[in-house]
Amino acid sequence: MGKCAKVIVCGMKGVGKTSILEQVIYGNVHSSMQFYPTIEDIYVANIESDRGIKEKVRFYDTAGLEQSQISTAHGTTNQQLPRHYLVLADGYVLVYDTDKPESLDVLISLKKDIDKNKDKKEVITVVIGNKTKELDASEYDSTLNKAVNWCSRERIKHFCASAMQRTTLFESFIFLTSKLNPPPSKSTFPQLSMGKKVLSKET
Ligand SMILES: Nc1nc2c(ncn2[C@@H]2O[C@H](COP(=O)(O)OP(=O)(O)OP(=O)(O)O)[C@@H](O)[C@H]2O)c(=O)[nH]1
Repeated sequence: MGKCAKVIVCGMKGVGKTSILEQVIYGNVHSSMQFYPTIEDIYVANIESDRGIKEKVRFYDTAGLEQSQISTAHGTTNQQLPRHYLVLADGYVLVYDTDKPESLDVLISLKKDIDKNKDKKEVITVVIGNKTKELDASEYDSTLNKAVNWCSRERIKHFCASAMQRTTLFESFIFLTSKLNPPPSKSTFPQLSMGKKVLSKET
């Protein structure tokens, strides 16, 4: 059986996590649809990587986080995912709403918590800014700019998409799938020869 990478989809409440997953996997979401708040759902998708190989990915759609301000000793905010996700995650899709600056703040503290707890395991993270409203560039610019700058400092890839437009989601999910399934590295051992070795007899 092939490897199935596990990806946690998380972010603030109501930013469009379920809509994004339903849209990218089934393509059945439109703006008049209402989703109930998620407790937890699991989706298994076959996604073609940029090498043209279909890879299986298991997505965990998580309950949206409240925008809570928990003060720590260092005066920072602290967003916490249920701990079992941190153990099983091979990757994360962090979602914010470009129209809600506070949803980006939630991601910033969430990422700190993920980094603190990921141990030495390498995880692949992407950020999706969900454009829930068609705004003037200037209206969502500051949140979007802040997100892009934060992502470049954190060395994570930022994508701007809309849960209502399926094709805008493909790039992020193909990128994630490709990173989760890198090409096998070349062996450092010398190639084993299949030919017969002819030993010359010592005379
Ligand atoms: N117009 C528009 N509405 C959206 C978009 N994305 C999500 N919505 C709506 O926003 C509401 C919440 O979306 P969900 O996908 O349930 O958000 P969620 O992050 O999974 O929510 P929780 O599970 O409560 O955390 C739904 O009514 C969606 O139809 C979008 O890009 N455009």
